[in-house]
Amino acid sequence: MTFVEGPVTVTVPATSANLGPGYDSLGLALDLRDELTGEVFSTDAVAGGLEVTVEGAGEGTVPLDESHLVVRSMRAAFEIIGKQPAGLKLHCRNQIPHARGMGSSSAAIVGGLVLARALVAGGELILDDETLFQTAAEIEGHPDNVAPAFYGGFTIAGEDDALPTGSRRHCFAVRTAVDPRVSVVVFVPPTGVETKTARGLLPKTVPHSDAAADAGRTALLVAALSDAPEHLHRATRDFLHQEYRRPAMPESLALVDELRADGVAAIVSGAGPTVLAFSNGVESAETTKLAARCPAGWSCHALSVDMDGVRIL
Ligand SMILES: Nc1ncnc2c1ncn2[C@@H]1O[C@H](COP(=O)(O)OP(=O)(O)O)[C@@H](O)[C@H]1O
Ligand SMILES: N[C@@H](CCOP(=O)(O)O)C(=O)O
Repeated sequence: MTFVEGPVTVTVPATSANLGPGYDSLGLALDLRDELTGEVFSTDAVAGGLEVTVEGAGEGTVPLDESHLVVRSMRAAFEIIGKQPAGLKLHCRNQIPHARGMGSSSAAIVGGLVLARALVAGGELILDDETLFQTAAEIEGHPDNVAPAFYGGFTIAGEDDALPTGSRRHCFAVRTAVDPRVSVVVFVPPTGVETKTARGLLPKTVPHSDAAADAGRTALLVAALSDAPEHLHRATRDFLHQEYRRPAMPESLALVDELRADGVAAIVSGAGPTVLAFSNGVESAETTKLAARCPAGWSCHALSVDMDGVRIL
């Protein structure tokens, strides 16, 4: 196997998981992207073998060594392909805010895997799309963000039933239709909550009645997003995670409550604390009205659905 010469750049979208009732299952790619540029060297041209630079989100906070999430993901891809480069340079231009529930970690993982694969001549013959998706889900721990980050659009993902002892867990992802009228407004609070912390707030079991109600809304949400957005408010009612997470993000849940009381299909994006409200076009009057409800100190973005997923530039 041989590495390609010169830098390669990939761009990978933000994602919003759960979308209300679709906990650990539904995900939507959003038109806000990180850009990763990598270059490999077969000699000791890079001091210490690794040079990482970051601008934008995570600048000054993420580590710049082997523990950097993009680097870890690139190493995993090189491992599968069969060879680590002697030297690696990585530059990240990040727009996706970290620990806000907009899939920054999945973007880092999917972007890193795809970048490493693109840095190897014929890399996709060894690390095919299916293996890459499984590897991404394995690193992230749940497949609902990595699926839309990789495939784009609206995805339904999950984990197959346990395989015989010794087998690795196996995830699935299906991309499904999303109505072109659908856009979103995200309200991003100034401080984050790590996904790990927000997952730690969930109970081991939930009442059967909640599970049944949630299943109905999830099914309705797939239909609403595909071609019946008039049902989005009813379809985004969650019974499995948002309320349990309220103590870690009370302002976010208060905003969700206010928006929903006014008929807006609002949810906690991913594990929070960003709030996502569905709208009908980034330039629409509805979007302008929603953006005006951004709390002081928060940032607000009107975003369309990204249909491309990760791309090599
Ligand atoms: N582009 C990135 N580069 C390096 N590390 C990242 C990147 N994106 C995310 N991370 C790591 O993942 C953490 C956030 O992941 P997580 O808690 O899952 O939140 P979310 O994915 O919702 O933004 C960050 O604090 C950082 O440690
Ligand atoms: N299903 C996960 C989604 C986490 O998304 P993130 O963008 O917050 O990492 C969960 O709800 O924990």
